[in-house]
Amino acid sequence: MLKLAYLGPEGTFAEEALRILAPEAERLPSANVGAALDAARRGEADGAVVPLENSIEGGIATTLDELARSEPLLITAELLLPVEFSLLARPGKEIGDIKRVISHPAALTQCRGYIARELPDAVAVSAPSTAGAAQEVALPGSPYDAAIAARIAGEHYGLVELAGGIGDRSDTVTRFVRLSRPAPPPAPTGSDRTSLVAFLSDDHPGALLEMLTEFSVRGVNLTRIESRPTGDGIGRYFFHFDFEGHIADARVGEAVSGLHRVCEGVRFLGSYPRADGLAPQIRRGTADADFDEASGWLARIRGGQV
Ligand SMILES: O=C(O)C(=O)Cc1ccccc1
Repeated sequence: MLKLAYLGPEGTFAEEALRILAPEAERLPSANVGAALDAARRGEADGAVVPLENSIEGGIATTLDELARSEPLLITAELLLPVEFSLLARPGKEIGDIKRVISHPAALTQCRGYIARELPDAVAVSAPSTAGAAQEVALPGSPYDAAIAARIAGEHYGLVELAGGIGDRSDTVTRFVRLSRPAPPPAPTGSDRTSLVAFLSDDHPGALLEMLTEFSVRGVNLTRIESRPTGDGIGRYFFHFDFEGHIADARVGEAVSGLHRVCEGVRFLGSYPRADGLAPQIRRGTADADFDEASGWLARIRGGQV
């Protein structure tokens, strides 16, 4: 039976994402994003489901850095999950009692306005996951008074909901990805996204523009670009790119090989169906047929047919 690791414990948004992405899979909860990915790498699970970015805070740094630096894994699917946060405490507590609140950093950021307004004196502490925070608060003698997590996590760990819908925006969406060990990507669907990480060869004027040009001249539309520090000092960065299309598409393949030529290194992170089902607008001269026709023409002129 297919087994997938996820950011646990039970009751995380990652679990909700996994249940939608692979309802039939056996679920292996992991203590944090790194542990879920390691379970997939080591073969304890067939893959993993982890959050990649959300619509307020942007990229989930641990996921982005793990995918860029640790043993390679491939993204095979994505899911956009609307998330809603609740303030959860042990029975008997009231909002006025909350002095220490705990949650995943992405949840704390997305509830920043609520915390500032309703819990101005509370200290906010990070946990590896929202449900992990709820589990911690439920422990007798826990130093934390409340957790921010999904309502269902509160039900699971015997907490009461002091407030619901406490996110600063009601339309927050988190993008989750399913990963597997390296393998050929899923077949193109016509509505696909490709992800990769590119490392600069050296720091020089226009280095980022050189990378962007590889996409631009082939009509490849970017959907996300994010810089992350390499860890080698202030001012040293690598870049995450998401873009429309599949590695099997000529324009995408050409852009990715172009990047490989101008960068120190490129790590392919996968081509997979887009959750929103949108199809790319193919610009004039960048369809597969155009690339085929052009390489046929080049072969002919090289063969002397001018
Ligand atoms: O901690 C969780 O439940 C997660 O799945 C990570 C997360 C945290 C906050 C918003 C979306 C996802």
